[in-house]
Parts: sequence; C-alpha cells; structure tokens
Amino acid sequence: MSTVSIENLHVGYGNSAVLRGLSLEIGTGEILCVTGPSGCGKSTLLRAVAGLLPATSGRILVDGEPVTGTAAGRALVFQDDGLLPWRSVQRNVELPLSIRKVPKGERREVATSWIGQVGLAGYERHLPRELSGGMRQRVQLARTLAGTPRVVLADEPFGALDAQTRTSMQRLLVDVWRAQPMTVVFVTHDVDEALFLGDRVAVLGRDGRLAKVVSSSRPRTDSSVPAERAEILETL
Ligand SMILES: Nc1ncnc2c1ncn2[C@@H]1O[C@H](COP(=O)(O)OP(=O)(O)OP(=O)(O)O)[C@@H](O)[C@H]1O
Repeated sequence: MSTVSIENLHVGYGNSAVLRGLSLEIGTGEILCVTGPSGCGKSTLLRAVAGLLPATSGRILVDGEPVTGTAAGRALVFQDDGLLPWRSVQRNVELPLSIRKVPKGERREVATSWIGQVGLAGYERHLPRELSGGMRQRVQLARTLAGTPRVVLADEPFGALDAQTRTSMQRLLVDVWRAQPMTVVFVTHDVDEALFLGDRVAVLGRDGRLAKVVSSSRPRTDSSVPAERAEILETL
C-alpha cells in the first residue's frame, strides 16, 4: 500500500495541455475513483501515475519518491483484459511472478490461491478464449493481485461487461481489497460505480482541473448515496 501525492500536475501531448494544475492526495489503502466528461484526461492521469507519460510540470510522488518511469509496484488494469491467449489461466496468473523469477512451486501456490479467490477454481487449465468476458476480467484481477502491487491503476476495467457481471466484479474488487488492502485509483464514467467502490470520488472538469472531490462514507447508507450522486452529477 502506498500514498500517492499529485502536486500541481500538468500533462499534455505535444503542445496540447490536458491536465492543468491537478493536485490530489490519495491515502494509503484508499480507493479513489476518478470520473468526469469524456476527454477530460482521466486516462492521461492514470498513465502519468503509472509513469508512462511525463509531467510537463508539477510532480507525482509515491511514498515520497518522484515517479520517473514505470515500476512493478504500480499495476495498470484495462477494459481489454490483456491476457496472453496461448497461456492457460494458471500460467497467465503466474506471469508477474515468473517475471520476478519466483520459484515454480511458490508461483503455482500463489496463482492457485488467487484463482480461487476470484471464483475460478477448476478453470486453471482453460485458455482465455474458453472463458466469458467476466471470467477473463477475473483472471486479469487475479494476475494483477498475484503481482502484489502497492498501487492499482484501473482504467474502466468493467466498462464492457453486462450490468450483472459488472456488479459482481465490483463486489469482488471490494472483497479482495478488504482481504488485501491496496491503494487503488479507479477511472469510471459510471457515477454509481464510483460511489460504490470509492472512499472518495474525484471529478475532473473539461478544463483539465479538479472540479470536486466527494467523500463516499463507508458503510454507505441508502440516503447518503443519492445525495452524493446529485453532488457529482451537478458538476458533470
Ligand atoms: N496519445 C495521444 N496523443 C494525443 N492526444 C491524446 C492522446 N491520448 C489522449 N489524447 C487526448 O487527450 C485528451 C484526454 O484524453 P483521455 O483519454 O485522457 O481522456 P478521458 O477522460 O480518459 O476520456 P474518455 O472518458 O473518453 O476515455 C483528449 O482530448 C484526447 O484526444
């Protein structure tokens, strides 16, 4: 788990600025959801925190250390599951451990445990093409968590799933986060998803600045969520 500090961050592509002076503090073990209109720079923010895009000015610190490039401790999760089609579920989940040269026995044990925790016990030998979209997202989640990231950067990972599968993936994410707390920055267009998952919801404006941060207190009450929902929607 890590603290992420974003300080007066400006990021752009060529001469066009996207994020203009964004400051945000993401606490250790917090789930921060980021929402905002299309094109406001949500993915750009994640890429910058991942170390894939340099800041034009300002800085990002993870546990006090400036981000200067990618790091194994910061994992990106996408809508596209990114699974290797020729590798079984087991071998896909083992991937971050193979890269770290974790011994075979330990690799197998850790991967099997995560496959069980995401509800896919019995599917270890299946290939990605033999699984549904929701199951493939579970494999992606297991693979990400097997790498014990300190920060998970999720870019609309459940965006392509049907409503029911999406709800079960949201619950699964909260369950695994409770079992193994981690700092999560989760981008979504879906305000209800943001309020369900997030401890706080950061709303980016079209101008590339932070428009609002809304706290979503846990445990949520039925009456608090509509109020928070209205507060976010009036900004969009
Ligand atoms: N590789 C790139 N080169 C140039 N411009 C880019 C690049 N990637 C994104 N942009 C531009 O930067 C702006 C922000 O894009 P970004 O993908 O971060 O927005 P977003 O909020 O994630 O959008 P959406 O909600 O539609 O996914 C957009 O105007 C986009 O066209």
